Formats: sequence, C-alpha cells, structure tokens
Amino acid sequence: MSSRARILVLHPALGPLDYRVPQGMAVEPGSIVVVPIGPRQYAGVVWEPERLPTEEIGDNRLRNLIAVADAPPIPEPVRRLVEWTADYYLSPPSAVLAMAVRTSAAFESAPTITEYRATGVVPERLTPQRAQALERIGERQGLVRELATIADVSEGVIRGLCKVGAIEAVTVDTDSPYPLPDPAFGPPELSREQSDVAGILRQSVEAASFQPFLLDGVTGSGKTEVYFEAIAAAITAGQQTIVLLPEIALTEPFLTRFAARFGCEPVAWHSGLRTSQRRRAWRAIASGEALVTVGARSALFLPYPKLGLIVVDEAHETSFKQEEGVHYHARDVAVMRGRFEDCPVILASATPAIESRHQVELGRYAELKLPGRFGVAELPDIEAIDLIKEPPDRGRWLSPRLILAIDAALERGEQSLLFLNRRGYAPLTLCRHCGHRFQCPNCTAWMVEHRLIRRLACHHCGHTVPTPEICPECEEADSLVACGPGVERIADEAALLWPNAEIAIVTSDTMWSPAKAAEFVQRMEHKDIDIVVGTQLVTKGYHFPNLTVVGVVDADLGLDGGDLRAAERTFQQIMQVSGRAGRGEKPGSVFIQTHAPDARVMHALVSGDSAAFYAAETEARREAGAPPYGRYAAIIVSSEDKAAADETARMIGRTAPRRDEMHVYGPAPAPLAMLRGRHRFRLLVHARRAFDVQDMIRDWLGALEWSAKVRVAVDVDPYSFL
Ligand SMILES: Nc1ncnc2c1ncn2[C@@H]1O[C@H](COP(=O)(O)OP(=O)(O)OP(=O)(O)O)[C@@H](O)[C@H]1O
Ligand SMILES: [Zn+2]
Repeated sequence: MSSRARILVLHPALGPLDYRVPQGMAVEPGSIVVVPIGPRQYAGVVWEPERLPTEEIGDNRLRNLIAVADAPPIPEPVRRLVEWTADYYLSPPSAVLAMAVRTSAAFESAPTITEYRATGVVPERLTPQRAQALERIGERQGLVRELATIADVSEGVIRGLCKVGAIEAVTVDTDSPYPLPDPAFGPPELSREQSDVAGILRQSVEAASFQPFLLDGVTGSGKTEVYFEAIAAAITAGQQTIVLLPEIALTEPFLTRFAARFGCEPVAWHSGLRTSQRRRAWRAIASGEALVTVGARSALFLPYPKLGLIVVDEAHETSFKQEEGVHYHARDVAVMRGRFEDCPVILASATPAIESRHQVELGRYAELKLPGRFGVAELPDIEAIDLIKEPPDRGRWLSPRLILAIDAALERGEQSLLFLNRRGYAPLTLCRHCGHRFQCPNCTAWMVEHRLIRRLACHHCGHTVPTPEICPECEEADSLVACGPGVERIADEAALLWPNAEIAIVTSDTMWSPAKAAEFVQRMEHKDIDIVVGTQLVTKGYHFPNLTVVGVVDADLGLDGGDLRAAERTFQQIMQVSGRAGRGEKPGSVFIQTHAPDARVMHALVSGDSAAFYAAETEARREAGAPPYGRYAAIIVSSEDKAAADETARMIGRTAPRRDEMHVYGPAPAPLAMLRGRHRFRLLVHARRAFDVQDMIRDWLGALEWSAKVRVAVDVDPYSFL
C-alpha cells in the first residue's frame, strides 16, 4: 500500500491532484511540497482530501512527490481561510493559496542571496543606457532582474556594468533575525477615553477569542495610539499581529511611528519588496518570529502560525477591495480570518462604512468610540464655497475666499493643502481647430496630460505618448487646449499666486516609493513646504501639526458617475482630508469648493452632522435593497474580440436563472467599454441578503461553455461598477 496525498498545486489552471508519498518522506496537511506536472515542477500544499474533493485516480497512475520544502507547514486556519475565500469570491483555491505562499524563494533552503549594487566606479564607456541605469539605481540593491526593472534597461546592460566594475555582487543573509518590539519602550500617557478603549482591546487580545471591533474615532483622536496598546498586549503574549493599511505609501510613516512606540520597526510586507526582503520576511512570518507585520492587503493571507490580533486601519477605504484576480475585500476577509484564528479584529476608521455600521447594529461588531481629538486639538471648521456665487478668475480654479485663507496661512508661517483627486495637468486635451480629442487606443478613456514629463498618459492601462506639437487630425500647430485641472495645473496656479512659496505636488507619480514618502514627511516637518497639492494619497494617516488650511478644489468630482457609494465616498474622502487640518495646537479650517452646496453630503460636511447624513444614506440603501440590505454580484465578460464577448455575454444573460429572490440586469456594454484592449460587457445580479448568490452563479456559469478568447470574471460585492 502506498500512501497518497492530495495536493493543491500552485498553478491557477489546475484543481487538486493526488500524488504518492515516497518511502521515507513525511508530510502532513499544510506541508509545502514540490510536485511534477508533465516535465515541470511546481510547489503545492498538502490538503485534507475530504475538503478538496477531486476525481480519484488509481494508485498505479500516481506520480511521486519530489520533495518537502524546508519551511513550516501552512497552518490550519489559513487552509480554512483559503477555502472560504475561494468559495465566497468564486475563485480557484490555488489562486487564493498563491497569496499565502507568495514567494518561491522562501522555501528553497538557501539562506543567502546574491544581490548587486553600484560601486561608485564610473565606466570608461558610459553609454546613455548605462548612465540611465547608474542614475536610477543610485543607492539601491537587488537581483540583476530587479535592477534592470528599476533602471528600465535590459539585464544585459546591468551585467555589462558588472563586468566593468561599476556594479558589484554582494551576499545577503536572508535569514538574519528581526529585532523584537518592546511593549514597554515608549508607551504614551493615554487620556481617560483612550485608556478605557485600550483596556477593552487589551482584554480581548488576552482572552484570545474572536471579536470584531469597530474603532470609530474622529481624525486625530488617537486611534493609532489606542490600537498600539492592543498590539502591545499581543507582543507580551508572544502572539503575532497583522496591521493592514490601504496603501503602500502609508507604511513608511507607520514604520517610524511604530519604532517610536516599540523601539524597532515592524516587518513590512508589500509589493515593493525585493526578492531577498520578501524571502526574509516570509520566513520570519511563517516561523512565528515576526511578531508584528504591517502591509497592504496582500499581507492578510500569509501563514502566521500564532496570530493574536488583526488591525485594519482606515477600514472604510475602498482600496482594500482587490479589483483583479481574486476579487476579495481585505476588510471582510480579515474578519473571517479572525474567526478562523480565534482572535480579535480591529477595524479603525474616522468614517466607518455603512456596511460596518450595520454589523454593529446587528450586534456582530462591538463599537468603540473616540469622539474628540487628543489634547488641545479641535476639529477644523468646514465652510462650503459656492463656485457659482464666488467663482475663480477665468481659467483659474481657486476661488477668492480660499486664496485669502492661504494668504493668511502663509503670513502666519503655516502650511496649506490643496486636494484634488486627479493626477497630471489636465484630464482632457482637445484641438481647438478641429475638435479632436485624445483618447487611449486601448481603453474608453481620455489621455491625461502630464506636463512634468511632457506626455499624455492613460490612467487605466499606462499607455503614454509624447505630448504632440501639432494636432494629429488636422495638423494645425499650437491648437491643443488642456481642459479641466489636475494637480499639476493647480500647482501652476499656486505658483503664480504665491511666487515665494514652496509648493510640492504629491501623487503616485511623485511619491512612488516608501523612500519618497519619507522624504516628503521630512520636508513637511522641517517646514520646507508651504503648500501641498495632492491627490487622495495625502488625505490619510499624516500628522502635520503646522498644517492649518485645507482646500478641496472640486468636491463634486467623486459624485459624478453616481454609483451607490458615491455620496458616502465623497463624505469619507472630504472628512479624511479635513482631518489633516489643525491637528496640533493651531486651529484648522477647511474650504470645500462645490457647485452643489445644497447637496446632502455638502450640508453634512459643513454642519458636522454626520449622523443625519449616514441615517439618510442608510435609509436610501434599505429602500433600494442595496448593500448591506441586499447583495450584488457583477459578471464581467471581456475579450479582444468584441463580437465574441458580446455573444458570450448574451448567452449568459439568456440562461440566467429566474428566482424570486433575485434579478439579473444586463448584459450591457460596461461604462469602461474597452480596457487594455479588451471589450467589456457587464451583467449585474441583485439579490436579497439571505440568498446564496455564489451557489446560484456557480451552477449557472458552470453549465455554460465559451470560447477561450473570452474571459468571464465574477465580482462578488462589487465596489466598482465601471
Ligand atoms: N495619549 C497620547 N499621548 C500623546 N500623544 C498622543 C496621544 N494620543 C494621540 N496622540 C497624538 O495625537 C496625534 C493623533 O493621533 P493618531 O494619529 O493616533 O490619531 P488617529 O485617530 O489615528 O488619526 P487619523 O484617523 O487622522 O489618522 C498623533 O500625533 C499622536 O501621537
Ligand atoms: Zn488605456
């Protein structure tokens, strides 16, 4: 009798497969193994056969497992989480598992990796490519492949630089231990309110049982300080913590703040890590040595063996929803993980989502409130500026009242922030002679002018072209006009208004790495910047006590398009950016430029009556049967071949089951009818809360077949309707 093992192979197109465990090899559920598939080798994880049924094959046809990896097994709660996520989001389990086993380097038993870095030697033959490579690499270090990507040159160029001594190899120890955070390093003195909330969280961590908390505290109330106390309790108990942040850019300030509280930085996990860093972090996490990990949503699936606490900061942020591959929502999966791990989950937010508030009403989440700012800081005053009554000058975007407020802030030596959630110079370029508009060839989207790099760029697919001198349609020179503002245009206007002020543009174009974020924070703290012009990237997390004036350039921007969360999102975003003003001793003021001062959301922002706003929004959702009172699932059909996509979408529509508990809308061309060269059609399932949408969709789509040219993606609980 041979012993067989069921393996979930890390190959997106394959289901579970059985293998023979050769004599002398020992595996258990969770073991990471290497298996043969045809002539190739893949990693996989041993699974409980009853949980992943598959067609059994005879013993005589089994192939042998090749090896067991030198890494701890994937713990049981993670295996349950993988199954749940795959089930809920209608995704292949292997695609979910791939997020837990994120790096193949991690279980190859090589404790060192060879990396490369610049030596400072300038080669005699300095081609433009070589010069570019050395300039971009700077102080950085990595594999040849990684350096080539950073420098945007071929690997050959890097190897060439190596031969002439401009780049050298270094051996990196990827198993060196991380320092241990010390709960007693720098604890703050908590206010009464803070200390009450911290006490409840501490107790919950010590009790080590599942409990979701909604930590609802206004901006600057000390939510971070308070959940740090829960982390301290977990560290003391020798348990691991995950802190999820909505953007990588926020990790840098978090690391510094964490170090001030605990004496050393936590382990960071995000897409910007090099192979060697990824391997080191993964191994420390999987062995249980890494006590606190901070990261973007992908940190959630890692195999922490003794997880004691999960924190989701800025939990209302929609960037926790993944829009590609497995369409999961990290906030919701975090709560499930807490349940499988039996540990508390803290969702921290100044503007909790209606979905999360609803869970509080149902008694599933415990609500903890911090209603006031810490210390002497007060919440800022918010005023609306009616752009019809107080318009900016022609061709300008800042109204007189906002300009006066910034004048005064500059006079007082204080900082201002102008918020506009639009990268680049202008969202649309057209020819004033023939009316030609520049559209992306791959997407249903205008090309956005970026003046800093003198290119037009598509924000959906990344396609760029140099900004043309003449209209490609009518060949008229100097006929192109920029329509509407992006942050670069606002920065230009600010430079004209305040020629002596130091102005910084902060977007993902200018702040694309943790190091850039650190540099920005430093310049702000040293008052080297007077006016920040930024996108949503600067709206959260930052604490700049000298920042007192915030101007929202176009508060109506997020209301266009009108998906079900548009008003809520606008409210959250503006509250969030307002939260940057007056965080220190100096009071802050916020100006919201709008064409719709009478809209409910603008009223709520100005009056500060968020309760009334939420009540009305929630009631509207209830009436519409929208989440959290009903559910949606989107089916997105796409193909490079428009007719094929159209035909498949219609077939799916025709075969839609008819049930009382649900209705299927569509198919219709998606608002983003073309994306990255693929034509897109959408269907939307709208169902009652209790209806098992996933099961219905599984049966429905499972019975259909479509051409290999067509991709059908299901988005359960969609946040994007484009
Ligand atoms: N008990 C305390 N002792 C000393 N400083 C504190 C205390 N509580 C809060 N602070 C300080 O007040 C500022 C705001 O706190 P914190 O950033 O934790 O608030 P927050 O609620 O997380 O804010 P936001 O939601 O805007 O990110 C920080 O600089 C923090 O260090
Ligand atoms: Zn595009």
